[in-house]
Amino acid sequence: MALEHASEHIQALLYSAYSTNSVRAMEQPLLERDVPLMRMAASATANVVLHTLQENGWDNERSTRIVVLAGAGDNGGDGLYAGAFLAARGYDVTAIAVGKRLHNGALDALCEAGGKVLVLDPYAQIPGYSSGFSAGEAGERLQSAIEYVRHATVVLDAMTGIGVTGSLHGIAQAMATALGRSGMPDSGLAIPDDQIVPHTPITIAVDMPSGIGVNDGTLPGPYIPADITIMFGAMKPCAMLPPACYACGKICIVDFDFDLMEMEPAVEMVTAGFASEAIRPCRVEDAKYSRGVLGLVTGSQEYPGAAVLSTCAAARSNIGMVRYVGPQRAQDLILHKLPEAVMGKGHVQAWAVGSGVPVEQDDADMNELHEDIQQRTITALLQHYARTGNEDQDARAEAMPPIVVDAGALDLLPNHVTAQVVLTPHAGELARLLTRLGHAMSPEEVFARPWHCVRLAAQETGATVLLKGAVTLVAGNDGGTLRVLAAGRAPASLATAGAGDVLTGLLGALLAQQSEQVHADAACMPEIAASAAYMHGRAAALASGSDQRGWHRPMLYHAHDEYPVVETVGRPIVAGDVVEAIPAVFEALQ
Ligand SMILES: NC(=O)C1=CN([C@@H]2O[C@H](COP(=O)(O)OP(=O)(O)OC[C@H]3O[C@@H](n4cnc5c(N)ncnc54)[C@H](O)[C@@H]3O)[C@@H](O)[C@H]2O)[C@@H](O)CC1
Ligand SMILES: Nc1ncnc2c1ncn2[C@@H]1O[C@H](COP(=O)(O)OP(=O)(O)O)[C@@H](O)[C@H]1O
Repeated sequence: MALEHASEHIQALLYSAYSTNSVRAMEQPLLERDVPLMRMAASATANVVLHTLQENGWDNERSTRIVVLAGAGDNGGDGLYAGAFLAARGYDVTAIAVGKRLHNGALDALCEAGGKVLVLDPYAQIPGYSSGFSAGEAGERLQSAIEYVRHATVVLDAMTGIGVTGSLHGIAQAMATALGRSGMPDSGLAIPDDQIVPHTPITIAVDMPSGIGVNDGTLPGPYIPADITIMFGAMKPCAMLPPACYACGKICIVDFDFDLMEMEPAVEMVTAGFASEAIRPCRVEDAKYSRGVLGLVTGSQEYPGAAVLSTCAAARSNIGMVRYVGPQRAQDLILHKLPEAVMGKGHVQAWAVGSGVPVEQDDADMNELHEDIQQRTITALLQHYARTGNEDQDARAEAMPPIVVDAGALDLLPNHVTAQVVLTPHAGELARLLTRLGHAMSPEEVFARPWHCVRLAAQETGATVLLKGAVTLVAGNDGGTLRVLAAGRAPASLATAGAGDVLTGLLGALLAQQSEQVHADAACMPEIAASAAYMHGRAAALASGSDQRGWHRPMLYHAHDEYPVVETVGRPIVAGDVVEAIPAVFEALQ
């Protein structure tokens, strides 16, 4: 039992992220017992710095310049104590005070160990350091501090911690503007680790990089991207949510033995074990109908390839049969590739609609498109999922089979639907959907605030919403609360035409094989959707032979653990290669 608990605790450390309120609640009992959390954080930070220096062969203490960007809060205290530890080992350590105060005990420790302090704020009240200097001198101090940091070996970013909301201001903002980035991130080249050119300074963030949105994963203003982020006690949502997760670099978790099992995570990253739950194992007495039948209304005259990709992906995803409804040209192409497919309507356990179906046009073509038989079929089907407030109608809607709604079908979705519906937009399609629902949004805004947008769409429509990306986010109802799951298993080479159509088929097939579970409790929809995204990403990794992923698990400090290594980014792929790799993923997960 104890072992099981320990392994669940480690799983939660590595794959769950907790809001700052939850972290504070978990911290409280330890603080009440006088557990020296700050000392523990500082000692871990110093050891990570030492390890990084050793790894890079920078073992000359005197010529190694370590800078601590120290804020006024506890986070600054962690950084200063870590600086004290390193100064005592003979390193050249300078703390740059960006606020009006410094943690007193930590400042004393740093000074006693031989560390230096540079104060930037003329209104600072830091014992032993004069302030009240002129605005001109403040500007000069800031400039020389920025130059000093640029020539450092290691920068410990301890300016702000989890208490900060919104964008940085004052001197911290000026530092981040000069040393970091603003706006959208550069997630870095998807290349093997041994091709990454070493650089200085190496930036190590204490608990979180300054300037990023800790709970919502946004980049609200200037921020300092980290090469390594040391997170204490638990991962925060910014470690998993794009775009902020790209600013965290490699993540190292320091276990404080928080009671993680008692707390609801804010975001959960899908693992192999989690995804395997979505697979229905074959039973001895199975018939093709009991294994699940998926109906697809995908493809069009314009995009018949999407019909082929979605249908072939579904057929390889552990179900008994696929039924296809669509234009003759698409039928011919499907049968050529997949003679097992059955054409025309019939009984199904789940539906997948919309991939390769053109979107509604705002111009004169609209009438013509309304005539499109695919769109009419999808519109009629989706009406059965509408929530109207009428009890009988809603009960009938809840009895419908689960359905995946992708691409062109998103435009045909009723505003309020039942929980059996899962939407699979990319950022462009989600922006379009939210705009139609009265929340005007551009694709760029969705990229900048994916966590907000995916939750908003789930709240507004009542559906589970899967927002595709390097880290795919899923939001859906879980017994009255909104649950957010993430899947970051895909290599960037999955960003190729038709990959989304493959996901539609794979997800539809998982829903068909789990339709009984969905009928018993539709709260499993987000789990199945996120599992599909994981399996889709893993199939792409297999097809391309790539170790690269949208998200890599953190390293556990002091557990003889190491950061995951990207040895190869593999071969380029087409969406059809992902289809071929799907059965091997089922084999690996079962
Ligand atoms: N072989 C085929 O038959 C293929 C069919 N496809 C189908 O083609 C239709 C149209 O596809 P698209 O939506 O890519 O059409 P577009 O490429 O026309 O994109 C529509 C809008 O969304 C934006 N957008 C596209 N991809 C985005 C992303 N990943 N993130 C943010 N914004 C994005 C674009 O800038 C554009 O404004 C869909 O029905 C799709 O299923 C595609 O999957 C490609 C392959
Ligand atoms: N940078 C990336 N890294 C990993 N996967 C990605 C990346 N960008 C996109 N993807 C994945 O590629 C797929 C693209 O789907 P979509 O945008 O619908 O394309 P299409 O419409 O051409 O099929 C999604 O599953 C998405 O999660």
